[in-house]
Amino acid sequence: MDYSNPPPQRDIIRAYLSKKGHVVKNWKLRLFVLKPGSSYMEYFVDETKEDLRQPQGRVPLFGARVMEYIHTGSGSNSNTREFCLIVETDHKNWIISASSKAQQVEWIEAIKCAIEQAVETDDIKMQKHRAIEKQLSEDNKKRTKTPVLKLLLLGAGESGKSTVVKQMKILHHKGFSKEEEDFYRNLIYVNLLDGVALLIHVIKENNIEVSQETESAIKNFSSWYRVYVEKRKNVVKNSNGSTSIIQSNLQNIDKKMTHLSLDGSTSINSASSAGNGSTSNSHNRSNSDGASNNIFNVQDFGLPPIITNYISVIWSDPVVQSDVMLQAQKYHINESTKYYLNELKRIGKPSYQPVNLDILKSRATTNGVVETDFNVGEVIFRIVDVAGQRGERKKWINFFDDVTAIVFVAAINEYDQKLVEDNCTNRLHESLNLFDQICNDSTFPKSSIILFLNKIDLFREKLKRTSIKICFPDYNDDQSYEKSSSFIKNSFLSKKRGGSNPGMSSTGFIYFHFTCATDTKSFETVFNSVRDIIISKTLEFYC
Ligand SMILES: Nc1nc2c(ncn2[C@@H]2O[C@H](COP(=O)(O)OP(=O)(O)OP(=O)(O)O)[C@@H](O)[C@H]2O)c(=O)[nH]1
Ligand SMILES: [Mg+2]
Repeated sequence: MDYSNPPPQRDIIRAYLSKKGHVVKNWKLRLFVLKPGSSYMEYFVDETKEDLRQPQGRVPLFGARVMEYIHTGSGSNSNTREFCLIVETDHKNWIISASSKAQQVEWIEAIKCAIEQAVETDDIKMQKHRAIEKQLSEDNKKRTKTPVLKLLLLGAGESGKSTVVKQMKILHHKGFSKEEEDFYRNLIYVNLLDGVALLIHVIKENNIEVSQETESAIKNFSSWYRVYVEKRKNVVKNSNGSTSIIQSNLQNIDKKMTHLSLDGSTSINSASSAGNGSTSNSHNRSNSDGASNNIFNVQDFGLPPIITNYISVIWSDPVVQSDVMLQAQKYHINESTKYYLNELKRIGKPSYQPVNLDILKSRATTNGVVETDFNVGEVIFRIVDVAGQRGERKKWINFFDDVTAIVFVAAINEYDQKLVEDNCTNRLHESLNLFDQICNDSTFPKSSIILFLNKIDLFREKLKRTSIKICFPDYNDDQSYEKSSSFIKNSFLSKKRGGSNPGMSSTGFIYFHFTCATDTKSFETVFNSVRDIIISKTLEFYC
């Protein structure tokens, strides 16, 4: 029977039908009444109650579904019922049994018709509202059994906040699901390919001389990359959910590369760019058959071996690893590019699955706010991860309620880098100013602050060539890690005004740790100490 096109309902229909109880699962005969234009189907104990307008119940029809239902019975109530239908709403189902096939069909058709015309009445809204409230109160009851400690991760963009959340997943959430791994594999390809494109941009813009072999690999990679980026944009436009994180990074890449002439002749953003750049272009759009299209579909088919080969040639050039890489910092290259390039052999394999470290190194700007609960022993740590870039900070205020502690993440290796947002402010100065605001501004929560002086691995590396004097002209000590890191730590702690001791605020304390958020072992030690401090402070407060 085809119920897809029910005839329009004209008359009121009424009949005694059996309804299965919601609490006691027995069958009761009820007088069902369906009026044209009504958003409800009502049922009464009998005609007298109908006359008195005292329905036993109402079935809301807005957004409901109706279909035939096979009732086989179960347990003590094993009676099979014939000619059943079911009306499903978001909150409740009604199982009804007719007395014949014809009656079953008639009611299904009539209810379908009424559903199509039903509107969302205030009653229905109220019903939904009550259901949501009930759910919330049940959730709350569950939550109150386990204390929740809310940690708010704050800090400038790219300081490492989301990496902290990834570490929590590894340590307290059984790691990453298959779905997450697939998402990160694609993100890693994006990070790697955009990193190579940026290196090429640096070479071209600064007229850096590279070997003949590198030059040729650059040409071939560039002509492929142009088409790949265009196709990637389309894929991202058509998708949603987690892929949108990649989209936002892609927009950043676009901004950086608006004037990028990968092979010195064509912009990657120009609509006509694909396929007309270099004479050696063997990957242009005219190759539109399925097999050659796969070469651009990195998400599904992985890195094409020929492209891996070009990248490998480019990366093997000593000038690229030294001069180009150093210059690339000015262009805001993702710090993990070097790591991915060194792992190219593994990442380039068709069977590539990311390991935890690959995922920790991946980079995607956080959009909005992400809240995640982690069960840690007897308590739940609710970690709130926010987007750190300037334009996003006004949203932070929405998450200040019930904050147990603020974890402020500062990337201390950024002392010689400029902000992505304006390409002029020193990143470490920006971080210090933000920290100052958080410690002293009354609009921020009055809770303890845990300061993560992060990216110490990159900090150590950078100190070998650049002193922190570039950021702090008053600094007159040597370039040792101990002295330099201690100076930066004190610069942060001294930002707190009004407390007699630096590091101690009038309302809470500032605890600090030097961290490398991509190192799981060291992060575990740091987090355990943070956990102990937070729990003991919280107990102190309640006891
Ligand atoms: N080498 C190294 N890389 C790190 C460290 N911490 C974070 N990173 C990398 O830095 C990049 C940025 O880290 P994220 O965690 O995305 O930064 P974020 O603070 O969440 O940035 P926004 O979401 O833009 O505010 C990623 O590629 C991380 O892998 C660290 O201690 N050492
Ligand atoms: Mg983030």
